[in-house]
Formats: sequence, structure tokens, C-alpha cells
Amino acid sequence: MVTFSSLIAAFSVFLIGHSLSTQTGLPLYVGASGLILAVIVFLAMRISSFLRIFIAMYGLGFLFLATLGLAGSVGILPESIAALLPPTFMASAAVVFAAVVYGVSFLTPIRHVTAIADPYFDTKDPSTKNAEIPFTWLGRGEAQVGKRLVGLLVAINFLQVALQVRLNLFSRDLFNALGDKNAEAFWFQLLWVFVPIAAIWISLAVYELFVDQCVKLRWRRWLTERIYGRWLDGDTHYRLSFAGEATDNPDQRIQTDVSNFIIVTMRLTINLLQQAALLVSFIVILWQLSRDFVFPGLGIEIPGLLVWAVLAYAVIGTWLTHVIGKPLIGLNFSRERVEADFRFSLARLREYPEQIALLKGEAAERARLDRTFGAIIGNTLQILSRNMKLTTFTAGYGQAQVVFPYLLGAPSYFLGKITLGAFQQTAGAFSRVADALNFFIDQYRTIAEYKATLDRLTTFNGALASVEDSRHQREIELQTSASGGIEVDDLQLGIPTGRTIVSADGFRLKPGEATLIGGPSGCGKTTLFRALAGIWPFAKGTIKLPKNARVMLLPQKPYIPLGTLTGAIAYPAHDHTYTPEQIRDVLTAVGLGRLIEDIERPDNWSQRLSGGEQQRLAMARALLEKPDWLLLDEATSALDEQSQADIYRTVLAALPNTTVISIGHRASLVNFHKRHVQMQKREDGLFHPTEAAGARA
Ligand SMILES: Nc1ncnc2c1ncn2[C@@H]1O[C@H](COP(=O)(O)OP(=O)(O)OP(=O)(O)O)[C@@H](O)[C@H]1O
Repeated sequence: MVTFSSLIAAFSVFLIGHSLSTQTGLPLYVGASGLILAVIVFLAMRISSFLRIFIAMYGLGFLFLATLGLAGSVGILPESIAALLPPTFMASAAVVFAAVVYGVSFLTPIRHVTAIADPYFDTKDPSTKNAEIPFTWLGRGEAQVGKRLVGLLVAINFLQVALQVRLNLFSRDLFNALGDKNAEAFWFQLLWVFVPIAAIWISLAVYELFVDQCVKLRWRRWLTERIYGRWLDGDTHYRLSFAGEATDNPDQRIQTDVSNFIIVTMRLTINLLQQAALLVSFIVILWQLSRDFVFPGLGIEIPGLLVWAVLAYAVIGTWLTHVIGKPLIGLNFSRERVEADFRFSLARLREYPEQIALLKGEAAERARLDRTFGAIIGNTLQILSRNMKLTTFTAGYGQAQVVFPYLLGAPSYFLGKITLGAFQQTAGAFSRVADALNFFIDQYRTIAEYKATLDRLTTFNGALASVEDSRHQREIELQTSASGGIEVDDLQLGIPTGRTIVSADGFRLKPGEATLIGGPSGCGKTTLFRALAGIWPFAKGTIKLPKNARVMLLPQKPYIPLGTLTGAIAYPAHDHTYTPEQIRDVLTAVGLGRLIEDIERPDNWSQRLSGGEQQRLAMARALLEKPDWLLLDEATSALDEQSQADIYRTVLAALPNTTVISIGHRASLVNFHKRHVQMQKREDGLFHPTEAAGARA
């Protein structure tokens, strides 16, 4: 593949070199650009697939232009076409663009962009996954469709540049016709040159919008699904919650940052591409027009005066913009954080209205909201002040740009060296070149915001990847036990800060032997349960579970999803996994019979049900699920003694094949367990599960 591409590259270099040297008579320039191109095209095969789309499109453009150039050089091309698309300009534009793209692909932020962008353009997924979004017919694979659509956008932009070049020639001819008072030529230019170009321009703009939106939608869907797929894979989302700042507000990253990333990546790359093409096209026009310009005041001729002037103007402008605008990058990063903090404070308020109302915590919450929102205001004011400084500079810079070419060109015009048409054309070309060079100045704010989005996605991606890696190098060995029970050996359990809190060696749980685990608060009972359920990442040692054992853990505060009661009871199984009769039976069994009427009513049940009712609902889940091992972590703590006894009796009777292991502080719980284990602190400062007296009657 690489060899074939290199052959094509070599062939196109030959054609371009030939066409350029015959047209420009500058063999050194042609040879050098040909050499650069050959190296670039060869190396381009190795860079990211997203950037390769742009290079490939330019390769095609090259071939097309080289063919035109060759045809032109042997005289078989009508002059009007050669004037419309001067191959020298386009070829130079392509070389500059490819060099820029290849050069910047080594910069760290660009590597971060391609690391997030590339997987979509490399995916093996079929395009039918996005069947409801237009353009599925473009290819079988989603990556193919994505690449072709981006390629199509590049081609449309390429055509728009060609049209702008043609409009510049039109402006020259129109003003010359005006200067010569040639009405016929004037009307011809207006009706037969401008009108068709305008019609093509409008159609292209509409089609570009359509293609652009479709590719963004396809890409966003793929990337969003992939990220939340990875986030939910196994217990990644749980482990990620220990990763600290790198993963704050994952909801915002998945919803807002992914979308912003795609929108701005497309806008910046396509825009940069178009500006690069415009830059080289109009620089050559400007050079030709100001070949013998006279320096104002001095009367000396400086070849290409306007090109040097515009380059110096833009370099100074870009540098000053960066100096003035640089703090915006940090300020935008902070903005994401303070906005997220404020949103989170509001979400907490929504989650705990009752607790806050009971504690009369409104004033404290208000103070917290004032503080977090105050940070937003402070940050926005800082951004505003910086933006005002930047705008003062860029607006002044833009205004100066309007008169600058007239100042420089006037002496040559008054000396009669250039026509009015050429003078006007020069001013147009100058402003196009300046606009292209002003890319960074114009986009500075967008780039500063984009950097914050990019950093948030990059850190999230990195955290996901490290959790995925660590899953393969767990320090805990989960094995199959031969005895049919749970066997724990050499187990050490820690907490995220690195402290070890529990040690268990030779700890056995036999099937059918209901066991109660007790111990002081904070000694690590819940942590031991998390390890037995296989989700606690800060663990070392061996845990053996019976083959295919189904372990269910009911925590003190159960999770109740939004939706119907039927869905909440069936969770995590599908809403309609169980029949209405089954749901009704278990609700009655756990003492929630009064809710039977409401089982299909969607509600925020976690706020409507009392703590005890929520614990009953979790028990109903266990009755339906019938696990082999049921770990109850203070799962009846919100119930009165009598209700707790009733529930235990119900569960033990309904699930004869389930082994119940409970954590609890109430002495009465001993009655429902055959064995009693106590977490005891030993000399090593760690809590060990230790046999205690106490058995079920
Ligand atoms: N995510 C975490 N980050 C930091 N520390 C944690 C985390 N989870 C638990 N711990 C700490 O680990 C210790 C053991 O917690 P665990 O919940 O296992 O105790 P417990 O014995 O179940 O307590 P209780 O009887 O009060 O429910 C506690 O000191 C707790 O603060």
C-alpha cells in the first residue's frame, strides 16, 4: 500500500514539477517544492488517519492540477481554464498546507486531537449503525463514510477557493471596464461571469452545510457511544470515581465536551485548510501585481512590496494577539471548572431537598451557591476584560488592513504603472492574504476554548485507558473454589489513600451457613463485602468463589432508578423480565402490598419511598433474583426490629438455596444466622474477621 502510494506520489511530483517549470521558469523553486512534496507524501502515510484525509485530498487536487498544467504547457488547454485555476498557485498552496499539517502533527496538542479523532476514522463498524443519518450509501464501513464526507468537505472548500480566485480576476475586469467606460464589457462581466459564480457559490454553501452537519452527527454518535460504552464497561465508572480531578464531572465531558470537540475540530481544520489555500493563491497574485511597486515616499522599486508588507503585518499582528490573548487559555480552563462546580452544587440541592429542609440548611446552601456562582462571575469578568483588550487590538488591526494596501499602492497608481482595475484587484488580494494570515488572530478565542475541551477529553481518555489496563493487572486473584464455599486467603484491603485497613487469611464462608459479620463502625466490613462482590480495586490476595456463583450485594441505601416501580424492582434486568404477578407477589412478601396499584407509574421513587420502604424494595429484588449468595450490608437498618425479623424470615424461607451473609449492628440479628464473625483489631493495627459466639436458635 505504501509502495503504491509512493509511486502515485512520485508520478504526481514528476507531473507537477514539469508543469510548474514550464509555466514559471523557476526550476529551483519547482525542484525544491517537488522534493518537499515527495517527502511529505511519503511521511504522510504514517501520520494520523484524520489528518491523512486532508493530505489525500490535496494529493488528488495535485494530480488534477498537474494534469491541467501539463495540458496547458503543451497548449491543449483553453486559456480561460488556465486563468481560472493557475496550477502554480494551487500547487504552492498544497505544498504549504501539507508541510503545515505534517509539521504541526508533531505538536503535543495536535497529537491529543488526533488521538481522540482517529478511532472514528479507523473503526471497523458498519455504516448501517448510523442508518438514519444521511450518506449511509457512501460506504459499507462507518470509517469509509466518515472519510469520504470529510474529503467531500475538503473538495467543496477547494472549489470555493477557486471561485474566490476567479472573483478576484472578475473584480479586475469589472473595474477596467468601468475605467474604460466600456458598458458592454461591464454588463458581460456582471451577467455572464458574476451571476454564474454566485449561483454556484450559493449551491455549494447549502450543500456544504448539509454534508458538514451529517458528518458531525455521525461522528458524535459514534464517539459518544464509544466513550459511555467504555465508561460503563465492567466497573470502569466505579473505579474511575477514585481517580480524582482527572475525571471530575464525567457527564459534562461525555455530553458537552465531545460535541464541542467535534464541532470545533471540523471548523478549525476546514477553516485552516481553506485559509492555507487562499493564502498561497492570493500571495502569488499579489506578488505578480506588485512586481514593480514603488515604495511610498522613497520612489524605490521593491519587487513584491505588498507581499512583504502583508507578511510583516500579519506576523507582528499574530505575535501581539498571542501576547495579549494568552491568559484566555487558562481562564477558559477555569471557566469549565467553575461552571461545573456550580452545576454540581445545584444538583446536590435537587438530590437532597428533604435533608436540607430538615436541617434548615437553606442559608448554608445559599452561601455555597453564592460562592460557586460568584466564582463564575469573577471568571467571566476576567475573560471579558481580556477579550476587550484583545478586541481593541484586533479591531484596530482589521481597520488598518483596509487602508494599508491603498497607502502602499497609491504611488504606483499615480505614476501610471498600474490600471485602476489592477489597483482594485491588488487591494482585494491584499485583504484575502491578510485574512488568511489572520487565522490565528480571528480564531484565538475559539482556540483558547478548544484547548480546555481538548484537555478535559484527553485526561478523561487517559483515565479510562489506565483503568482498563489496570483491570488486566489486578492484584487480587479471583479463583474458583472447590469446596462450594467462599475462601479468602492472604487478603489485604486498603482505601484510596493507600492505608490498609483489613486483613483476612483462611477466612471461609460455607454454603448454607448464614453468617453475621459485626464490628465497630469504620472497621472495614463494607469494604470486605465490596471485595467479595469483586468491585473493590484496593485489594491484594486471593478470593475463591464457587463456579458460576451469583453474588448479590444489597447496600444500606439501595439504588432506585428513575421510572416505574416494576422497572426499579427488576433492575438491572429489563423492566418486563418478570410478570406482573411475580412483581405483585414479592411486593406483598416484603410488606409493600399497598404499592401494587402504582407499579406502572413512573416517578422519582427514591424520593417518594421512605428509607425502610426502599430497603424492602431491595429485598423484593433479591427475592426475584434468587442469588446463590446474598450479602446484606445493613440492608434492614432502617426497619424496626419487628419488621426486620419479618423480612429475614421471609427471605430465609423464600430462598432456601441462598446463603445469607449479613453485616449489622443489632443484637437481634444473631437469631437469623448460624454463625457470628466479629471484625477485631490485632497487633498489626488491622481488623481481622474473627469467630465470635452466637448462633441461631
Ligand atoms: N472511597 C473511599 N475513600 C476513602 N476512604 C474510604 C472509602 N471507602 C471507605 N473508606 C474508609 O474505609 C474505612 C472502612 O469503611 P467501611 O465502609 O468498610 O466501614 P464499615 O465497617 O462498613 O463501617 P460502618 O459500620 O460505619 O458502615 C472507613 O474509615 C472509611 O472512611
